[in-house]
Amino acid sequence: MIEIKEDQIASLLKEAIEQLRTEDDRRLVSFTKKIATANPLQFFEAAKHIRENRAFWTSSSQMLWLTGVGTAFEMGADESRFEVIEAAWNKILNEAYIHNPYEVPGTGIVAIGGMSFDPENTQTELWKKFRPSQFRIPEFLLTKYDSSYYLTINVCVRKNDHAKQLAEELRLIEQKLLTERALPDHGLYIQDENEMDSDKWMDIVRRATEEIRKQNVEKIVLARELRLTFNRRADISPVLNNLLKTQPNSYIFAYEIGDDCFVGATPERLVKVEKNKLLSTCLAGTAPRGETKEEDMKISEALLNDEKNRQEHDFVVQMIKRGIKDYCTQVAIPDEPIVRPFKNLQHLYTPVTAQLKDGYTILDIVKQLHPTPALGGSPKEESLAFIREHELLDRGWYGAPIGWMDSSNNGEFAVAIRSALIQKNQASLFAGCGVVKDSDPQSEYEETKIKLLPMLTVLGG
Ligand SMILES: C=C(O[C@H]1C=CC=C(C(=O)O)[C@@H]1O)C(=O)O
Repeated sequence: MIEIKEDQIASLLKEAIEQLRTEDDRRLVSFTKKIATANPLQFFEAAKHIRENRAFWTSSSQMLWLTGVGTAFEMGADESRFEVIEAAWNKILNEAYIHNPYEVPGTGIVAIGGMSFDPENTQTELWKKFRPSQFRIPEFLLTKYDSSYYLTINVCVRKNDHAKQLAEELRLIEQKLLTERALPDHGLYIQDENEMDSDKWMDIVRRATEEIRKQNVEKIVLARELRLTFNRRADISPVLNNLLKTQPNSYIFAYEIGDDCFVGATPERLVKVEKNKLLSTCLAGTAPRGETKEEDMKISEALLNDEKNRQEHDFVVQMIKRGIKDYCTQVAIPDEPIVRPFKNLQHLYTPVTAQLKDGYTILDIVKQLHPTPALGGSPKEESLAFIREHELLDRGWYGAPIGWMDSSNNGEFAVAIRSALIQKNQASLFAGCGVVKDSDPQSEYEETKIKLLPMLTVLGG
């Protein structure tokens, strides 16, 4: 393993710059080093006044933490989004200069990003900064994997760049980012709340059950938005800190674009690929937590035996099974779900394991799986058509895949639920629920209320 030394960074940059022919040419140079320690959240906070566009991710097991700062390279797509991103990603990886002596997932060139729930739905002002698909390779990436820390610096060099000067600038920023600092106080309280009239929303649920009874569609997931106004501009790092403290076993994420930041604590993995081993999760079917251990157990047992919830869950299991079968070998799915408790709710849960066949990428699987019936419905096209026509909501990136991928075809995407789009002193929170033929609109409304809680609580609610 060859560690990179400070003076070698300038030579590496120089070598890359000298290869460029025209002033329009650019090339990504990436070097990774192991560092003693760094706090991912403090790194995120330190970046606030240095670079725009921060990103934060921790897996539900907290095995991997990523903090991305700035943008070395951006990939975006409005149409054919999987194909366009895959082509741009391959081009970057083919041309880049990479110095990464570690074979650790989430180090080196890592693209962090996400996409909108439904590119065919009309995009409103609310989500105007978030493209149908967008990924960034951060300029500075802190990776915590298990108990080791790595810093990757990615620079997009141009012909007229001065290698020594660039290396010195990077060194100074690195120093600032790694300086320990206290997180700011939260200090948020809610001044105003706005949401669609509950009766109107329950009417949409009723219409969905009618549509299902007509047998055109089996399950439709309907969501709603809660708009909050705060006493002050919301700082993102204390929100993340509170989510880390209050939402164990969840993916905590943030993706910032200018003044907007999409933040969440989702329990739902879409897919993880590590060294070709694939993991996916079916999570659908919901019940509240009990006040006592006994009550909790009782509710959990009832959930496991509830026909409506089992049906909602099974749509997801069957779809994931179909979605991955041509891309994987050794697919293993238990026959029965288990109940997985989270802070505010419990869900039916079925894990899926498989081996990804050579030649396929994590994006191929995301394309196959999104949206699963946990967020869209079943059948897919019919449920999406209903959502587009009746939901009256721009879901934006809510309910869609969010995650990362590295140059060794490792990566992980979660489904961005239990989330909020924070915009200075305002935020939109989203929550949805699976509607099947016997769904009761009032109970579905209550369920979305509980699903809003994780974000509401950390935002001063
Ligand atoms: C759509 C959401 O949850 C999904 C994930 C788990 C359980 C669900 C349910 O039981 O309805 C939903 O399908 C949400 O939290 O906004």
